[in-house]
Amino acid sequence: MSGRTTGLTPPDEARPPVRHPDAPAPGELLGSHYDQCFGCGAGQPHGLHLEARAGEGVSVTAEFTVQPAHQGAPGLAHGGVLATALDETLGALNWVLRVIAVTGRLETDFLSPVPVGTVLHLEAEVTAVHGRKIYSTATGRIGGPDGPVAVRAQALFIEVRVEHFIANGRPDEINAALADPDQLRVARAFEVNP
Ligand SMILES: CCCCCCCCCCCCCCCC(=O)SCCNC(=O)CCNC(=O)[C@H](O)C(C)(C)COP(=O)(O)OP(=O)(O)OC[C@H]1O[C@@H](n2cnc3c(N)ncnc32)[C@H](O)[C@@H]1OP(=O)(O)O
Repeated sequence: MSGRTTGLTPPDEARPPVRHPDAPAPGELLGSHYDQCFGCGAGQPHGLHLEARAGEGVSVTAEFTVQPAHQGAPGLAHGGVLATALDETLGALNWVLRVIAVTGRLETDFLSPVPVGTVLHLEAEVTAVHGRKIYSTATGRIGGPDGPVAVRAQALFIEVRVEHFIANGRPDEINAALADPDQLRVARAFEVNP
């Protein structure tokens, strides 16, 4: 690792993000990057089941409904769950850039409580790219897509290769993923050659 900084401000040499020419069209449902993902996996019974769509430029939108299982205080969403929803939405930007990137740093502001049953309307966009570093922001609104911002985040994602998962993931799940044609299709959508 060279000269790590905890800053979320892009350096002067950073460039604007570029939407990949083969990115899904604005409005298109992105689907899940992994069926068992806690954020977006349809096969994950304990998960958030967040659904994201491509936006204009290098952006995405998503919706997540707070369930009783997501409580921290009585009737209110747990802050960690809301941070997960922001993280997952930011991760969905991978589809628009067509890279695989993981969260390096995530800074979250909680502006107002989010009751159970609320639909959280999320938006995320990449603001700058510098080498493997992807700078991004996200908001979560309540009461509708134009409602007040309840949570927001700034993030730094770091581009990785598929070897990152193969080297670090538990072998059972990695081998199952490598044997799954749907999972390989997703990896190809990120322009990865596993
Ligand atoms: C077979 C299966 C197929 C599967 C195909 C599909 C999979 C599709 C998965 C998508 C998933 C998304 C899901 C949601 C988002 C998560 O939840 S991702 C999960 C949570 N995140 C993690 O687990 C990441 C854990 N951390 C790491 O593995 C390593 O620290 C990283 C992030 C890969 C970086 O390590 P590294 O590659 O050795 O890079 P390193 O040289 O340390 O850093 C590179 C640069 O970033 C900077 N940097 C790194 N970390 C930080 C930091 N925390 N703060 C500030 N700067 C930092 C460094 O300073 C350096 O800057 P420069 O010197 O280049 O200016």
